[in-house]
Amino acid sequence: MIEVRSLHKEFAGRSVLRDLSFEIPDGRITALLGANGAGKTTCLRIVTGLLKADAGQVRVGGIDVARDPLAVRRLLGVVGDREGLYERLSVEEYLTLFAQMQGLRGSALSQSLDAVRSELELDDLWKRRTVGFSQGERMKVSLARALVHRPQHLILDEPTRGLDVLAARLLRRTLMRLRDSGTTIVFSSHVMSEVLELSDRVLVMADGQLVGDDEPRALMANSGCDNLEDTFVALAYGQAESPEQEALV
Ligand SMILES: Nc1ncnc2c1ncn2[C@@H]1O[C@H](COP(=O)(O)OP(=O)(O)OP(=O)(O)O)[C@@H](O)[C@H]1O
Repeated sequence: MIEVRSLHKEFAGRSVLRDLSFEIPDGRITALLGANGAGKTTCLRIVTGLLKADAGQVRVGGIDVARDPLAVRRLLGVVGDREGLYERLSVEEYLTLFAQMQGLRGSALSQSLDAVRSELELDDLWKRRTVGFSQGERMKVSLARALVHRPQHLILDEPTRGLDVLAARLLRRTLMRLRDSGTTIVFSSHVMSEVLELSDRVLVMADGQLVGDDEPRALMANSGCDNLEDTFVALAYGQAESPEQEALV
């Protein structure tokens, strides 16, 4: 489980996260939605320990991220907003390096590498250096890096950006298989069809705050909309616009 409690974050005196709290339950896929600039990436960076919150607490598998970021890193697989590849290394060398950093050695190491190679269909890329890789190829390798140590929790920031139809389908199937085997998954997205297909729960952020948290169909029913896009627009933009509208009255 991932627990986020009362997070606050400012950049240059501007509040980007404001008293943000939610839980990501185990063995479920949770989607994190919000307009551009709502604070999704900032929130995910704090959860992964890449950024410090000004106030509040994050626990991953019961461990406080601020107190023991390295222990939390072992429980997490992360696909960030940048792929973070090392272009001089081949896919095999790159994944071996990250698997070793997670403590894998010997037969456990080779089994893990074989598993991600076949799961993510990396045979054709395996011996190639990642320099010049297409967006979809980069994303696949980034996902393989996140999965190579079989983490309990997987965090993905817009994972299907730039993927073609088959690559996006492979990613969705991989996430569903991982969820079915008990992995806790949270991903951010702007693609409502994929959110509806994948997610058991949806969190909606607006202006650094949580404005929706429910199963997708319950969110739609509660907002009186018959599709997720209208529901999202009502929650994310309705909430963000109201203070300005009030000010105009
Ligand atoms: N390092 C930083 N310095 C200053 N401002 C930042 C920094 N990182 C993020 N911000 C600002 O914080 C706000 C939230 O950004 P964030 O990237 O978390 O949004 P997001 O919901 O992920 O947006 P998108 O959907 O566009 O990726 C934005 O206004 C952004 O400009």
